[in-house]
Amino acid sequence: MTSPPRNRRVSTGVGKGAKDQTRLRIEKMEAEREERRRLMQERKLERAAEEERNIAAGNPGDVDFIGLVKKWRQEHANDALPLVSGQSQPKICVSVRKRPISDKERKRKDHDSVTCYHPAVWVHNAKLKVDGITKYLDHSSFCFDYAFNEESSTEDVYRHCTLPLIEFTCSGKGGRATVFAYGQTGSGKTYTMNGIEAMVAEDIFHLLKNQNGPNLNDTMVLVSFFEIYGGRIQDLLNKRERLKVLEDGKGEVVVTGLREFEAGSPEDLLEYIESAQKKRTTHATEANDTSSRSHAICQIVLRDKETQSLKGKLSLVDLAGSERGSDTKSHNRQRRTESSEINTSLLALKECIRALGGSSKHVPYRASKLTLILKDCFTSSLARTTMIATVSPGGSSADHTINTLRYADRIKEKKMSDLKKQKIASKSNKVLSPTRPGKKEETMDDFDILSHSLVDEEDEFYDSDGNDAEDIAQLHRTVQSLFEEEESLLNLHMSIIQENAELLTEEGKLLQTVQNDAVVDYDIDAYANRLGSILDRKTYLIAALKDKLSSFRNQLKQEEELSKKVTSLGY
Ligand SMILES: Nc1ncnc2c1ncn2[C@@H]1O[C@H](COP(=O)(O)OP(=O)(O)OP(=O)(O)O)[C@@H](O)[C@H]1O
Repeated sequence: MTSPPRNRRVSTGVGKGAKDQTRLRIEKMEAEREERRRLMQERKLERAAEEERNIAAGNPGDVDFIGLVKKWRQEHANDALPLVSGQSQPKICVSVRKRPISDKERKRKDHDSVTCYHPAVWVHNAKLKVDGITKYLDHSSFCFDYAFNEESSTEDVYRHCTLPLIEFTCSGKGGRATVFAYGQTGSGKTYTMNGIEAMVAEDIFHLLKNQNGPNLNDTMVLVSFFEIYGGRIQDLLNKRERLKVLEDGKGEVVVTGLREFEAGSPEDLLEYIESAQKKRTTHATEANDTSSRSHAICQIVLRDKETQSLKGKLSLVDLAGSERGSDTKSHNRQRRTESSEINTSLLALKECIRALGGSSKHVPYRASKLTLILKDCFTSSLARTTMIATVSPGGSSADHTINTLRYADRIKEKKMSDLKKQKIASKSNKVLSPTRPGKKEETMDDFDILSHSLVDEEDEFYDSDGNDAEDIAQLHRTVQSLFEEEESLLNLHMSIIQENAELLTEEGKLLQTVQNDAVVDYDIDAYANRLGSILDRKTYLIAALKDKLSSFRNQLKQEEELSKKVTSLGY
């Protein structure tokens, strides 16, 4: 047997098979790649077609997020409960109204990220996974007395949340009812409140005409309208006259100088309201071209025609936008202090309403002018409150929307019934009442509200940690005292100008006593003494004004430094 030459390659069956298999594998991979390409192309075309459909339907936002929200809504469509009217009105009613997506949001390609399935409100926050490509939604939900979606009318909101308060006010028992509209700027507070005011005007007169209790023969309808802007109270029905709020020895709070007008008909009442609204202080913010930066308070008081005694009082409060100072287009001091004042009063308001509900014993109504003025609405045993929190649907507002819902949620801490909770939680991937990142999860049941200082509240409001919150709280305190100092500086300046004018007149007369042609004999000592005392008084007045000015400047400096510090923290 001869052995094969060493360099001759022997073809074995195994080698040929491996080559075939490799070729097959390559062919399979190519086919798979081809299929993937085809599917990707198909998906791309589908996506483009879906985007076109979305645009045609007025939703030009991110097609993937829109799709995820749509899918979520289909899966949860049965969660919504019908709105039932005629329910017994709770002492505090907290509801949420979502407005339709606006043209401005459409132009920005913002997508609808809020779902109101009464009584729950869901925010679907658009997120990217760590790979930076995969999109997903972070769902948060809250439960309220009522959740109104973009299709709900202002009349729906009014019928469920305000009409019971009008009936309560008109019952003649001296009830105090307050309706607040709260929310991010541009979310629909004024839109909702304007509509409500028109219906209130109609219904008050309708009730007083037709009911058995107090009626138009024995009851006067009086209206006043003022705003609180940057710590100042201004009468919108009396040439923006500056007003003062005082608490007398008996604890009665009076807005001195506020004009009240008697309205004889719904049209009359609305005319007063509309003329006041035109005079509100507004500024442009990123979110709204004419953002209301003041709290507007319309008070309708029913009084006995003979005794003038109070039969009922309704306050309709359109709160200033709750967005942070950083959202304002301008960062000057006035805008900054404005925002700070707004935030302080909103924090105090939340605590005061909670106290009304019995969940908090601390009623910090003196913490802001807004809450001081509304003191009887929080402390009277005959008080009812409705809070309408308005939210924007846009995904870019999701964080603000969560803040608004969290604020409204904390007012009442309403819990979903176990049934509803189960129904929603079983289909969701998020806990109710979300907690802040980095904070231990709080269960509202054991949350000790009494330990909550305003600083804790500010901490939550700003979603920040303790030290930052202390800085923010310090800034708010400085801004508050800045308002007081400003008021007091202006008052002093005014009174000094007046006294100087009187002194000037006296000086003129004094000079005449020695200079007049008719005077031949005069007492130069008396002249010199009197002139001396006038000059002393003038020196004293100038020194007092300079002192006041220097203290005010120090406050301005302090505010500026604190504001820089807080801004550097990213607020
Ligand atoms: N439910 C709604 N339906 C239709 N349009 C709405 C609705 N709510 C608000 N809008 C519109 O959205 C815009 C902003 O609303 P609005 O001025 O009421 O906001 P706001 O919360 O009062 O803002 P700000 O605090 O800045 O005053 C307005 O053009 C208003 O007409």
